[in-house]
Amino acid sequence: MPMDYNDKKQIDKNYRFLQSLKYAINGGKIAFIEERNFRYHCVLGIFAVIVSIYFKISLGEWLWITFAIFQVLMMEMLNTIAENLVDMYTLRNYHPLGKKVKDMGATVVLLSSIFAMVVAAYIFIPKVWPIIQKIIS
Ligand SMILES: Nc1ncnc2c1ncn2[C@@H]1O[C@H](COP(=O)(O)OP(=O)(O)OP(=O)(O)O)[C@@H](O)[C@H]1O
Repeated sequence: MPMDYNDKKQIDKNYRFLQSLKYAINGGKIAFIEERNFRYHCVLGIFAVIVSIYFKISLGEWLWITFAIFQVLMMEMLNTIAENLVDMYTLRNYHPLGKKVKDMGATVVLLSSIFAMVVAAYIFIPKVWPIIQKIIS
């Protein structure tokens, strides 16, 4: 299992903020290294930020785009957590509930991606459409 087991094997509470932050960053690193979809969504998020800067979107539009990007990453992370819990519990053997959990986790990511695409369409189609019209006329 590709995972960092070099860390000291702590199972008690984190009492310092910096310690909690270190583990939170580590979780993100693991998701980025091990989960292809998480990496895709990071790249798409960066692309959305670049396009937003290019079109000089308004503050309100920035709030929607930021929300759309972060909710996709959070749902992707929750899906990964559910997948890992199923694998840990089933030891990668078939279980009907494991199938339910994994398939529903995938649905959560799909719904959050659709939401992000709708937000992007609302914001960018009116900005891109005049450019396309200019090109074809
Ligand atoms: N332990 C299990 N028991 C039953 N069905 C499983 C189990 N593990 C996986 N499956 C089924 O196989 C599908 C693919 O499993 P997998 O763990 O590769 O999920 P995935 O969503 O493709 O993962 P990733 O997001 O990492 O690509 C699941 O959606 C589920 O239908």
